[in-house]
Amino acid sequence: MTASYSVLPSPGEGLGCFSTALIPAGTLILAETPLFNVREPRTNSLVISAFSRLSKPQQEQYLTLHVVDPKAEGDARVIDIFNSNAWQTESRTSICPRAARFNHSCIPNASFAWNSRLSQITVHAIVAIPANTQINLSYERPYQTLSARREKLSAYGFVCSCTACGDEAEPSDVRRARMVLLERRIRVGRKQLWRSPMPKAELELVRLLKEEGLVGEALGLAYHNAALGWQRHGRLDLAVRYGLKELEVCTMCYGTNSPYVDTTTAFLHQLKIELTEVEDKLLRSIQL
Ligand SMILES: C[S@@+](CC[C@H](N)C(=O)[O-])C[C@H]1O[C@@H](n2cnc3c(N)ncnc32)[C@H](O)[C@@H]1O
Repeated sequence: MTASYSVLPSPGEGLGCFSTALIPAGTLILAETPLFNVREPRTNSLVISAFSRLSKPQQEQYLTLHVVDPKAEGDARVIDIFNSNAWQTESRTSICPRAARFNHSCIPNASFAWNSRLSQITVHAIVAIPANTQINLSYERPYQTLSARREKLSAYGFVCSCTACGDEAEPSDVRRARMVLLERRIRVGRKQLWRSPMPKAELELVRLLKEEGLVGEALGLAYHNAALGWQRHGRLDLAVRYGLKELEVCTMCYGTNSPYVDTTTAFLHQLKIELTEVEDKLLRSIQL
């Protein structure tokens, strides 16, 4: 894999990752094995003891990472670096020194994932990223209003100035507040076992995510819920259509070798089998 980006200073953000050429959507930008990780729920002593087991050069590499409080020393510095650079990797939290150089945007152009098959983190482009453009990941869940995101991001010691937090803050916040509601409604609705009406909330969420420019993992999950909604409604043709869209987004975010893509492919396969069964039944009833 050739590196398609350089680590350069980014005004007001420390270092950041910038594309050196056009990166098409779905491109694997980085695959990295963690330097170390600790299980969750973690404690400071778990982090300190994992750090102490690293070799001297590895410790030196770790200590070059960004620190929120530059005055922090010794164990406090090790913890500060961990808290501002580590990524959640399923049941553990991992330090990946190269992935730790990506800055945040509430409308990211790349997606971070843990690939358990490779035991590596991956970063994929989720839109076409032009040359000389900063590659951003999202440190936070998308279904949060501006004030909620601001509070969470303050732990990293910065105030985000992406378009969702700046120029477009007002319409964005209206959309995100609605997304919070819809996501909750969908989660409750999924527990219903009976045949349900059209998946209106699921389709509205898909529309809002696209309007907001959130075309990664959250959109994949929204397509999944829309597929489930159409399945419960008895429209398997539409369920298959949304299942296909989910697979497209998942492949772009996680790569073809991800176990998540296997799960999505199996889900789509099941929907197609159900659709074929319904169509066969219909055909037989017409022929009788
Ligand atoms: C994981 S590090 C990212 C790389 C870091 N900029 C560096 O120089 O190594 C996280 C830190 O980067 C900075 N950062 C990340 N995203 C930012 C943003 N959108 N605006 C300002 N600072 C940001 C914050 O200081 C944050 O604590």
